[in-house]
Amino acid sequence: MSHDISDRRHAVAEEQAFLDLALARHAAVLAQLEAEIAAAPADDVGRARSASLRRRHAELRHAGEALVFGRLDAADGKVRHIGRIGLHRADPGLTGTPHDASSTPSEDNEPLVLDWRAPASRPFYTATPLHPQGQARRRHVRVDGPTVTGVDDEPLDHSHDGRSSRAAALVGEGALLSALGQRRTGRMTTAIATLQREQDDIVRADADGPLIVQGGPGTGKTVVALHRVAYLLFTHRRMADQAVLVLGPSARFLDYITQVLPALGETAVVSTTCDDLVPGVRVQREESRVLAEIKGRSSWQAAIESLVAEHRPTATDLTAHWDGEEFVVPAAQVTHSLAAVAARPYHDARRVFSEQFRQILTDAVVERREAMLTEVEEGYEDILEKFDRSSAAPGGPAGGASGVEVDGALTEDDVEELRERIAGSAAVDAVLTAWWPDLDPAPMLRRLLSSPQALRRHAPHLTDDEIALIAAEPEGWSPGDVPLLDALADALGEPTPPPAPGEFIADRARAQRGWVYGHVVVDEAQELSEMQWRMVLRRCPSRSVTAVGDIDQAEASHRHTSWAQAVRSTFGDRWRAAELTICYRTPREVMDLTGPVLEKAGSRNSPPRAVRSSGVTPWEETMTEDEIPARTAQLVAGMRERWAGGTVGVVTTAARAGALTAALPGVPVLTATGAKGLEWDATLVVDPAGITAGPRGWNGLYVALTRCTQELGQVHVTPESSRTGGIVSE
Ligand SMILES: Nc1ncnc2c1ncn2[C@@H]1O[C@H](COP(=O)(O)OP(=O)(O)OP(=O)(O)O)[C@@H](O)[C@H]1O
Repeated sequence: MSHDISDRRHAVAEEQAFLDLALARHAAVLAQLEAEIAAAPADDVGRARSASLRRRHAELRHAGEALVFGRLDAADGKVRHIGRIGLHRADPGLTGTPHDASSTPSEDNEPLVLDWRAPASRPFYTATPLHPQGQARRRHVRVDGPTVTGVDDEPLDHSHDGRSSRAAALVGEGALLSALGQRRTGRMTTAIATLQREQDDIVRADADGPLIVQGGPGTGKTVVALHRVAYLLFTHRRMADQAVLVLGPSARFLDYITQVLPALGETAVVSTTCDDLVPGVRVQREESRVLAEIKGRSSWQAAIESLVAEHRPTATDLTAHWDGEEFVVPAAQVTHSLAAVAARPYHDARRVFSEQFRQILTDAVVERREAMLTEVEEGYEDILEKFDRSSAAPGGPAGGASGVEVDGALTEDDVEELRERIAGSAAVDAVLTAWWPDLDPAPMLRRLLSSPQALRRHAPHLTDDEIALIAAEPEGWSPGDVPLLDALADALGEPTPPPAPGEFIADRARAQRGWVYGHVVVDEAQELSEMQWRMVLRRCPSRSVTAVGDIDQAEASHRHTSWAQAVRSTFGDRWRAAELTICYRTPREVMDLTGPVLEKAGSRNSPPRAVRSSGVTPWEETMTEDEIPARTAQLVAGMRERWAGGTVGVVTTAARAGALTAALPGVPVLTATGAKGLEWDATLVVDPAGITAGPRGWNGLYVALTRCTQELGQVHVTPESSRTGGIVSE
């Protein structure tokens, strides 16, 4: 035992010495970057360089939190330290870069700290005693600021083959369980030190097509998705240049994950919800489930295309006036030009047609001018001829006009000037606009949705009842309208190229509806409607998409119960599946309750296997309606006391949320939908029967029950004044 303690002390001292070295190097690199930023010239090149240095500075500053968190001792004796960011021993390049990631460092250029995303770091996440990958030991280094507080060692050599199957399934069990047992702060933190094998496989998977990750509650889907973003941005320069889009289920969820990517040093990321994805469009009201389902169907794509097709102009003679003369471009020529732009979006086609039209007009004006000049010239030559003849007569003037050639052509400069005048002509523009107007998607969609006739014409998939429901909707956009607006804006195309403000790529991407991202991550992907999936695809035509979700937590109004159904209209069968099987959040005591709930939800899956137990037995209490406000306040107060320094949340029905929020000041009271993706140390579920009464209610209850990391309480509501149960255990 004492031998163990002295070994441990020695290990801590050893890691402290290394951390001191890494911190000193970190400070030196930061200072060097600061000097370079200060010295950067104020011209354009200097500003661009300084922006890139500032980004690296910010990335490095964030890395201070997890400068070193692990160590691998190879079987050949080589020692490598792993950290949030690569750090070289001496000057070249100062920090690890994506370029470094793909090349194995040479002996003499071995980095001081290896970036966790570099290929050489991989065994830290994947080596096992059965497959040690050339490693003899994995060490997790626990650090508090500049101080090493402990180490967890895992031998990976064959002498430890006989370890328990659970331990063999987990990587760095001690460090993992310690991280999972921490109080929750209301903000997700990074998990780079304790990513598990099945998670790491997904983080580093190829990004060249859609990857759909199924995982039960608490299996680390969000963790995996966010670490994957950091990994992809590090590994593929292209993604950093195009930015990555992260779509989450709610603003509250985005707030919850807000610090993970900056803590991983990433700035080329836009995080938003489907509702907020289209710049300039705000959701102003909710909609019924029925309407949400109707508007989510992929058949709207055809309806939108039909609507736009109806607005395209039909060929006709086009008449323009130039310098007081009338020019007619005949319908046959217009037909020809229209056919050439038929495949382009509406505004794009208009722009190209307009250029062609102006060219045709220029040619016509030139032709007529030249014809006129020729006429004038011929008349002039007649006169000259007559004049020549008369002057050739004895006594006529000396010399003659014969031999003077006027060829009736305009000079190139004349034609160019004419072309420019026609290009900038408001009168010509007016002719085009009257026939092919610019269209604004918002009023156009509003007109479609409020007109039963138009709906019947363009959306033949809708029944009369469905049309009546849509047409009776009030003003203001609802969530289901946003993908329709996006589809319409896309089919129309941008009338003029949008501006691109902002220093960072993410600012520019966020401001442009038509931005094409390098990769898109969708969290809680089971909730997306087919039309929302199309919004995703429009932003990533390369289909480099990672979607994480739990089909068993689906509450949305669509009727999908499998991923194949959910993404068929988007990806067909061209997507890869991956699975996460271990629940890190919810303790075993709670997960044991969820099997029957899942069954009632109609799922054939089993809940994921909980990795830990909290030692707290879930409890329930029954009370009358009148007792709810005061008694739940007492129960929540008890929970807050038990989990002091942590968080407590309440999940209930939409109908009860308002009154409970008033009764529980300072406590988040959410519906199951609102609680998606979130977690607290302790959760109180109020009125589980009420939650299950709604459509997909059992899925909702499954979400509600799985939000806690430690303690679960349930409050049942009874109409009688009889009350049973109580706190069973703490
Ligand atoms: N490898 C890990 N190391 C440390 N913590 C982890 C790890 N994996 C998951 N966790 C923690 O487990 C909890 C659940 O993770 P996460 O929210 O990513 O799960 P999820 O699958 O998205 O859950 P849900 O479906 O309920 O939204 C979080 O607190 C997360 O930090």
